[in-house]
Amino acid sequence: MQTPTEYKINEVFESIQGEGALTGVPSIFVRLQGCPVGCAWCDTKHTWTLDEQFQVSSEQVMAESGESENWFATSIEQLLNLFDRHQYQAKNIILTGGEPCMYDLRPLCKALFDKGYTVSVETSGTYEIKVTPETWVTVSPKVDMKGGFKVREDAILRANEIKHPVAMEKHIEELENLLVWATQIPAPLVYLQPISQQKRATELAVKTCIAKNWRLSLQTHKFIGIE
Ligand SMILES: C[S@@+](CC[C@H](N)C(=O)[O-])C[C@H]1O[C@@H](n2cnc3c(N)ncnc32)[C@H](O)[C@@H]1O
Ligand SMILES: Nc1nc2[nH]cc(C(=O)O)c2c(=O)[nH]1
Ligand code: SF4
Ligand SMILES: [Mg+2]
Repeated sequence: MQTPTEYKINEVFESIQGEGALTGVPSIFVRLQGCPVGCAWCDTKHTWTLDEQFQVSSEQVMAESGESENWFATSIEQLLNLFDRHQYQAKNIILTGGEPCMYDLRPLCKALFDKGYTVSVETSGTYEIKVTPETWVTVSPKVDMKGGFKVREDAILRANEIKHPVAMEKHIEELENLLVWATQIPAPLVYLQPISQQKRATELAVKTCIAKNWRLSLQTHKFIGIE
């Protein structure tokens, strides 16, 4: 018998999309465990490890508050049951991480669409993006990472939106170089997101968005203190 698809999950919670084009959309967040990319400023470093010593039950993960390296393994059916048990109301699912595209997300996206959800994925674009065609794809491109990780050309071409965290001029130059590839029609939306709400990063993002007619993405959930 074929093993059913299994996903490793750091947390599941219901909130409001705080970033990018879908800001404001009530969503169920599914944060997949594992990321080897290593961004110095990553705000979810607790999701990086896939060490089995941190594997616990879904009940334990759901009972935790705050950031934890603990994760649980789940089938799609168990995940849908968990949504029901928690009586989630949101109609949009955000698959994030960690790096969700370390996983083949197609069976999960399909099951979610069949249940009537819309689906978004947040990815660094460093892995092949295995999602269904209806899925909204946000690529937050990572360039020249230690360990050789970098955004793939096919990820830029699949992106519905590109959301680039910025703090320095070099981040703007990186993005300009990447957008040379972005020949798809319609072109992806382009957002700058200040790193860690820093004042200087925000000023740089505002100035550059105006000059280049790009959009500003603030991590609005952090400003209002929600998850
Ligand atoms: C935590 S990542 C998870 C998904 C995927 N690994 C990625 O990088 O897109 C979700 C989003 O948060 C952004 N992000 C992470 N840390 C940030 C920070 N300190 N300030 C601003 N954005 C950040 C990422 O670039 C990405 O757009
Ligand atoms: N409210 C809220 N919106 C988000 N958009 C992307 C997030 C992420 O961590 O991927 C995130 C998150 O963690 N919380
Ligand atoms: S790719 Fe995403 S999860 Fe991984 S380190 Fe970078 S921001 Fe964090
Ligand atoms: Mg976040």
